[in-house]
Amino acid sequence: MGILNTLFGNGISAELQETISQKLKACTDPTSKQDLESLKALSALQFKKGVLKLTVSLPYPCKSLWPNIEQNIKHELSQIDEIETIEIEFETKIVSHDAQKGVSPLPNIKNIIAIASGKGGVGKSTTSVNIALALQQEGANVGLLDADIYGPSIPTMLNIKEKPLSEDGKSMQPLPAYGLQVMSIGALIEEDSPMIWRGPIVTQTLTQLLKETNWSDLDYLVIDLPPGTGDVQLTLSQQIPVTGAVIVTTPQQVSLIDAKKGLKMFEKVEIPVLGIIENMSTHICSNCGHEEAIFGAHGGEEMAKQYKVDFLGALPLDKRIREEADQGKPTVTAEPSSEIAQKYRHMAHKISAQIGIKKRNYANVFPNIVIQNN
Ligand SMILES: Nc1ncnc2c1ncn2[C@@H]1O[C@H](COP(=O)(O)OP(=O)(O)OP(=O)(O)O)[C@@H](O)[C@H]1O
Repeated sequence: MGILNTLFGNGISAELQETISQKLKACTDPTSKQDLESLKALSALQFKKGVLKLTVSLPYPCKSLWPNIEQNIKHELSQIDEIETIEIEFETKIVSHDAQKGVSPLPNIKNIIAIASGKGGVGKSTTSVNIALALQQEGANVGLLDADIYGPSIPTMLNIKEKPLSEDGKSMQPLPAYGLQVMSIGALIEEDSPMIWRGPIVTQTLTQLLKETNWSDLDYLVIDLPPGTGDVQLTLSQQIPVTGAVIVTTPQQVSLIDAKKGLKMFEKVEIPVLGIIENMSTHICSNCGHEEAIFGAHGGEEMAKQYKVDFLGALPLDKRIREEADQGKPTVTAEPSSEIAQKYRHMAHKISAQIGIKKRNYANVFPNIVIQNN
């Protein structure tokens, strides 16, 4: 009967346990498609005088999916005669998962998601910001690091005007924006000053930004990487404990060629690619509503198939995405119930659910054991 067996209190017959267990097998998580028992998402189960109490702890943030899951569980369990009332509580339980071999996890950051693109200007920063906001809205504690050192645009997109404070002169407080903890090289320099840096300095600065920011108990840190697949990205990928990478591309060939190089780079450094996002997939005319694939159709989707990674979804080329990012209030926050925000949330679910079912990392759970020979 599996894990359910250990969750039941006393006074419940073996047959009823078996019936409940069978019914719960039909209740799946809509993102990972795994049943809740296999997902180890059932953390408390009690049955007393016709009342069944159940706690569902999901390993990824998905508050907007809870009503559907609840309805599904109630539908299944209400078919059992002995059960008169069903009480369900939900919680989000995000733990740290394995990063690439040989790189230790950072304190206060459970999981790092790197967002990369081969080419510049494909919408990587816009996607990073909206995905980070979607993860946060869905119940996670999220940080965002703008590592796009040559064109830091995240302070503009999140309307961050102030500079980070340092209480001890050594480390910096992250900047708050719509519930996110944010750090960006853009918050440290003047908006119009050019960044003419060489590789080693860039890498050093980024590692510093990451390690000297006082992140507070992050479930996810989303890193908006600089575009390209050069030495900088490679070094970063080897020094920072990345749980998984997401590749943003537009559907046209010139962008896809570089996106493929990015994917290969992550494979080389053993960072799992969580999937591909196709941005500016089609253009919908704001006058007549006509949809046109100006950059070609399904390029990202086909690339995902070719490399056997998840296709996380497609976003249209839509004026609102640009306008809202420029105004410092990205779409997920500006229009949370819009179809576009829903697409970003769906991508955030897919990314975080994949992380949620990965192998757990126990490095920050167990204390260091030191054997002293006195
Ligand atoms: N789906 C979209 N629809 C409309 N505009 C978009 C979309 N995605 C991004 N943009 C706009 O395209 C421009 C470039 O986007 P963004 O800065 O996110 O790209 P990037 O890949 O991070 O660029 P860089 O390589 O310079 O860092 C921005 O003005 C942004 O608002």
